[in-house]
Amino acid sequence: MKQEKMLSDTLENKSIVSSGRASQCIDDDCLHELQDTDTGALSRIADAVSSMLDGVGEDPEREGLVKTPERVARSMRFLTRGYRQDPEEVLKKAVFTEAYDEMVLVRDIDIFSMCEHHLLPFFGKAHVAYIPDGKIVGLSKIARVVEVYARRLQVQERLTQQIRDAIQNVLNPKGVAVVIEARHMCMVMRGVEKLNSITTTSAMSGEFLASPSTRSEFLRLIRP
Ligand SMILES: Nc1nc2c(ncn2[C@@H]2O[C@H](COP(=O)(O)OP(=O)(O)OP(=O)(O)O)[C@@H](O)[C@H]2O)c(=O)[nH]1
Ligand SMILES: [Zn+2]
Repeated sequence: MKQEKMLSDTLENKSIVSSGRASQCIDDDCLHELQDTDTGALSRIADAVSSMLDGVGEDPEREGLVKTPERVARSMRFLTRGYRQDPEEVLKKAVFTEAYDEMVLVRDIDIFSMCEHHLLPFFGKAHVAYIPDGKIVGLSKIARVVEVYARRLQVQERLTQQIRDAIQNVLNPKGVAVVIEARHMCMVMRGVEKLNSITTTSAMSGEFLASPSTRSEFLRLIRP
């Protein structure tokens, strides 16, 4: 298959050293995308992109577009790399026993995701809080778990709940609260074309549901 041949040529030209699933590339700026060695998946996406270029009335063979299917394939696999990561495993890497039992809040976590309806980006901020019950988690792991779920095809509501559920399952804390504020490009650059609309979703558990004062404290802390 043509795209498959192009992909394997690229892998050779970029000095990829393959060792099992992971590979190393000498070019730092392309490291993330080129670490993906699933040439079958890459070539299926690339073939679809060629058809898409044809479908929009372009010539997939013209100079500027010749490598586009391969670039889009790598980009798309990068933007959906969360399917190949286990969020609960990510969290479990840094769980510590600690008596702290007040709210822990990581706010303003940047998110970039893609809506499953139009494959267009939505992006914004996530705010994640929990109240420990004997166990805390490394702070970066909260941002990482957000990242794992965001890097899939999503609806904002599910993304919000999945983050809550992963933290709840792994830490079993007294409560978890997640708020996401995002702009959906499918509502901005097409469709209803509302440039300034922002969607807010929330998912809570435990004390954040049971105690209005805990919920208010959280909402006050995430106010801009
Ligand atoms: N609930 C929810 N809807 C979303 C999200 N992302 C995109 N959508 C919506 O998904 C819906 C799909 O509606 P359809 O009528 O099937 O698609 P469409 O004809 O492209 O709709 P328009 O965007 O209104 O032009 C649209 O209303 C989008 O705004 C999301 O994260 N959550
Ligand atoms: Zn959409």
